[in-house]
Amino acid sequence: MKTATWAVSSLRLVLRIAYFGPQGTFTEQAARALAPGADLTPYETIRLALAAVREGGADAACIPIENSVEGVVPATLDGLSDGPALVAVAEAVLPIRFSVLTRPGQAEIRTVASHPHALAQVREWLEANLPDATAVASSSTAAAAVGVVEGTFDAAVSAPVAIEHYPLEELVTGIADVDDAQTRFLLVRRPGELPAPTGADRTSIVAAAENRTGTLAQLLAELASRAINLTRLDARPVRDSFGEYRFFIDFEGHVAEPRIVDALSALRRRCQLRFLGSHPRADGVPATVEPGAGNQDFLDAQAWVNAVVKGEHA
Ligand SMILES: O=C(O)C(=O)C[C@]1(C(=O)O)C=C[C@@H](O)C=C1
Repeated sequence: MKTATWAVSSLRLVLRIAYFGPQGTFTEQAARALAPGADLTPYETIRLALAAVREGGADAACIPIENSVEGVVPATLDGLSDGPALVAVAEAVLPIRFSVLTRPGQAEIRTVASHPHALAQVREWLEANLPDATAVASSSTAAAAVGVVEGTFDAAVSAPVAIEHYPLEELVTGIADVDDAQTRFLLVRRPGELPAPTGADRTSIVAAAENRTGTLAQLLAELASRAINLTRLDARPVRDSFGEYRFFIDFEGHVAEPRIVDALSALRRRCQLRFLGSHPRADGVPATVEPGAGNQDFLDAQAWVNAVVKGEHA
């Protein structure tokens, strides 16, 4: 897992990280892994954690972006595409398994609460083991635990670490409908110096294209024709015009690489873009580069064109 190397250039000795809380969320664990020793402050929603960074109350925010079972976290996509720009500078991927927490001595479980992404990852377990309990959505897995402490719910599907923060009992731990489930988290901050390219990076953009036949295919073709491998593609409604979408595109590579510069310039000519960052991948998987589509190929091609322009070549 890569820690936040950009942080060393900060003048402040201790980084202030806002995270999607309260205490005991998976996101808190990701924040600790990404910024060891940082000063962590929980926020009840992803939107509030991002606002803390935008308003200068925090240096960075740690938020969940996607889960291998349930997909993207819509609040994160909307929070990054609306409002002043923020860029991701680091990511962490955590394995996800849950505990079911209850009040000590709780006999009957009629309600079981959690974040919708967590409920979706234990649906089969709940059907098999707590078939009479009603599943209730809470703002996070740890907020569900708080709700159990307060008597609002009878049980919470939480991160196993939540037991360290709340006076609850573990009914079961290590549950997950899908083995090897994982969630990816981002550390985002206000735009500034980018993390250096490593050869195993991810670049993220939001593309707002005109609603015309073939627009999305044309955008993707700009990446495909440069042999740039996509790692995620999601659409979210623009919200004020029914049937119109923004596309969230993640791909291999770093904006400081010539092949990515070439692709982004081509995309920028076709649509409105928001840059969401280039940062090292948590899994360290190097970018796939096809023959003829490497950075040196782009530099050589540019040098040849420049020479032609100067009359040095024909
Ligand atoms: O509620 C939490 O503990 C979170 O950190 C959020 C979140 C998510 O948004 O997917 C993170 C990991 C798990 O997949 C379930 C919930």
